[in-house]
Amino acid sequence: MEAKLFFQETTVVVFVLGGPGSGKGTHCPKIVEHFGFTHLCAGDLLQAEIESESENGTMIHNFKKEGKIVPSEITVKLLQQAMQQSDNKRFIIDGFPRNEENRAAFENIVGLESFYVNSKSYNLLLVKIKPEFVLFFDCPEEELTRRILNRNQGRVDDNIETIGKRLKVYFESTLPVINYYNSKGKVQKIDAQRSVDEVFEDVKSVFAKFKPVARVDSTK
Ligand SMILES: Nc1ncnc2c1ncn2[C@@H]1O[C@H](COP(=O)(O)OP(=O)(O)OP(=O)(O)O)[C@@H](O)[C@H]1O
Ligand SMILES: Nc1ccn([C@@H]2O[C@H](COP(=O)(O)O)[C@@H](O)[C@H]2O)c(=O)n1
Repeated sequence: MEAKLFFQETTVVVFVLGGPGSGKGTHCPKIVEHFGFTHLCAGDLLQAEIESESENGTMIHNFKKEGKIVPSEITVKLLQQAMQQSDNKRFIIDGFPRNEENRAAFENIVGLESFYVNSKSYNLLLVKIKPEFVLFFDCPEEELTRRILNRNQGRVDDNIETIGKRLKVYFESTLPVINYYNSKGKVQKIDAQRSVDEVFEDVKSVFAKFKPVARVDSTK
């Protein structure tokens, strides 16, 4: 019976892309709250590797300081582990895929997932995961720079020198990925230059097909 339920549930992945400072990290927690997705932020997973002083930590730190994209095998492995550890089947993957290599590496994953029947664990070979759609926060360069310089969270890459490098990587490597998904009709573009509330109204419309999560009214 449990196995039957498992087969009925399919993994939904939404990629969240946009320039550095476009509002991905601001809006993902709101999507989690309203639509019950699990938020996986590639940048945060990489930062956790730095902080846990894992074998790749120093290398990742150096890539981040230079605004460069970390080799895909590392990032995809972290995402895959996080997905496998989650009970949820709905994921928003924030800040990924940042380049063609990221995209190809993720789309080549053949998910080996576990399920349980009578407390016994079985592995099931899944088909390759394709994103449901790509949520794209579109924001002009001057606004991105202004927001990052005001962010003030002590990030090693939030300085004028690294911002220039990150923007270059964004325009040269990430926009082509967005264009690729656009050519497949998978991009939901949001004008991210407006206020957070206005932007989130549009985000909500894009996610409307996913049943909203019941929310407790704390004022009652
Ligand atoms: N619509 C908005 N209007 C004004 N400020 C915003 C808006 N959205 C986000 N911000 C602010 O801009 C800064 C960057 O936002 P956020 O961290 O969400 O961007 P991001 O896309 O996740 O960036 P990164 O890719 O660098 O992690 C934050 O300080 C955030 O509060
Ligand atoms: N797919 C990714 C995502 C991020 N990085 C590295 O982390 C830095 C910060 O990412 P944010 O999403 O928080 O802006 C980014 O500049 C890269 O160095 C990555 O390599 N691959």
